[in-house]
Amino acid sequence: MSLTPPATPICKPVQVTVIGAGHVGSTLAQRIAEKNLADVVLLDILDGWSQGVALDLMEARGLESHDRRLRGTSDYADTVGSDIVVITAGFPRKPGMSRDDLLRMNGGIVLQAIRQAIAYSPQALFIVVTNPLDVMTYLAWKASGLPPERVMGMAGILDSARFQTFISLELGVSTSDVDAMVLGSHGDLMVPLPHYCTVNGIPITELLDAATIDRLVERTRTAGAEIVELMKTGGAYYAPASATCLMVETILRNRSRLLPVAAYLTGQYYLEDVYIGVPARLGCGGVETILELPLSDRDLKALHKSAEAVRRGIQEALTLL
Ligand SMILES: NC(=O)C1=CN([C@@H]2O[C@H](COP(=O)(O)OP(=O)(O)OC[C@H]3O[C@@H](n4cnc5c(N)ncnc54)[C@H](O)[C@@H]3O)[C@@H](O)[C@H]2O)C=CC1
Ligand SMILES: O=C([O-])CC(=O)C(=O)O
Repeated sequence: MSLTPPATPICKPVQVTVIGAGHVGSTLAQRIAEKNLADVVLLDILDGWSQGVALDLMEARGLESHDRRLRGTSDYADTVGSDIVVITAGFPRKPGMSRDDLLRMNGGIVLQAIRQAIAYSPQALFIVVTNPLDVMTYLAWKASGLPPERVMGMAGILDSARFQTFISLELGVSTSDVDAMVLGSHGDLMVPLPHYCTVNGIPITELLDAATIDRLVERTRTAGAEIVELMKTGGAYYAPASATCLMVETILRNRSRLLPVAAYLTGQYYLEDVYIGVPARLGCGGVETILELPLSDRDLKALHKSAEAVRRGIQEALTLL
């Protein structure tokens, strides 16, 4: 009796391509496979590296109880037919740098990645992770020619998860009792919204004094830099990979979750032709709806200030097209 794998797969498994097999990309590949969400193609320009990472993750399949296939490559032809493409390729910042300092070096990488990936996966949804996030997402969308609901950026889920963590630590309550919301750009001008943060339905403004909330807001704004300063040669990747994986899972399972994502605005919050973090319903069609929360004048002004900074970055990034 012989049992060998079929030469061509009998059905097409769900496939996610992760471009950039560095810290964020390889951790994301691990999360996707171990949550049994999809097969993964890991692509990196470093020949051999992504193949090694994929093989290492495959060898843990039995131990982690999944049968997902992971493949490493440096050839875009191997990504053909992907359902979702995640772009994590690019340089992370070093201590003392802002995310915007990465614009020129990462812009070219993101352009190359989206152009090549789309040629092999024209039906895919695209999630951008590379920094500076909002500007890179706009650039990827512009180069793609796709409807904006199919190109989105990951940042708000991460920023909100950080705020959630800091609130739960401050109050000594379970993180799962805390809901937190952060909008705006993924930078120093992000807009944490304490009025929309609750502990089992109780607004945090009832539980913490203003000075404490201000301190947690400030820590959230600088949370990425806090880790960069500690790690010295790169940035956070475990929580970023978890946040990106949540977007992948929400799309693949068509869960229609309301999550903060970098989405293209067409007049919402009095902003247009810009990508920025807003609450959006995510499903198998990508960004299905953008929710317009009532914001105080102060928060709306902060969101506009955040968008102005993204727009300046977009002007510079468009020169790379
Ligand atoms: N949006 C967010 O919330 C977050 C964004 N980031 C950003 O994600 C990016 C990746 O971060 P890490 O994984 O920590 O960096 P890393 O340096 O560990 O990995 C980057 C990988 O990209 C690869 N790469 C470079 N050029 C490429 C190209 N043209 N094609 C394919 N692969 C290429 C490199 O070989 C490397 O393996 C950075 O820009 C970082 O700032 C990181 C964390 C959170
Ligand atoms: O801070 C960085 O450079 C990486 C990042 O975006 C984050 O961790 O929020």
